[in-house]
Amino acid sequence: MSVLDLSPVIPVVVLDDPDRAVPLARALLAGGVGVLELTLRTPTALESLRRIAAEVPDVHLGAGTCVRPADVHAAVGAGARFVVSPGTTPSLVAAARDAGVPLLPGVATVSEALQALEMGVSELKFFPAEQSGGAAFLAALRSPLPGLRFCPTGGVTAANAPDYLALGNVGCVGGSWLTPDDAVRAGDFDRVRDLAAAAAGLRG
Ligand SMILES: O=C(O)C(=O)C[C@H](O)[C@H](O)COP(=O)(O)O
Repeated sequence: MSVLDLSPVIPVVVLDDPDRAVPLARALLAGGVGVLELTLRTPTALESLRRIAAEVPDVHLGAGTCVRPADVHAAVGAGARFVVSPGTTPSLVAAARDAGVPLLPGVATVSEALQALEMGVSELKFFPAEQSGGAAFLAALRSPLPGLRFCPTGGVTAANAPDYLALGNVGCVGGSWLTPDDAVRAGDFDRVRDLAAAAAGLRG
């Protein structure tokens, strides 16, 4: 199954403390969200990936902020089953193919989308979504580029997610709102579970 079809929302997670990783993944799962993208933005991100992969195998685990081929290999070595990048380069596409995992590479323009298509990638992250034209931009791509599907991410919230999810070329959206910093720091995983439950119900 495509990464875009796992859940209406892919939670984008920035985690400082690996001790929070497993309870956070379990809270998302308890809320009905069986996928998460853990960003490689913190020094302990690979450790958090390893713990989630080992202890919460039911969650479809991905790694975000992969900006170099080495990030892709490190993330997959730590247990990531898909990788996400804010942009699209031939070396990232090649690294994901070598590693045998799907890559959701970011694009923000029509030319970038066409370049991705030339590299054989037709499922893309639209990033940064709100700043790059939002749902209206993606709606305009539908007829000239019918073969492309998107996961808009960047500025997507519970309030504007339905506008994206209503589009025929959007598989899911990505966003950080399911795992607010203050809730994660306080260990308030009931709040994460409730936000996940609301997100899981956005379409379906
Ligand atoms: O880390 C990456 O690879 C990124 O591309 C950035 C994230 O997708 C955004 O940071 C989403 O964050 P929100 O806008 O708060 O939902």
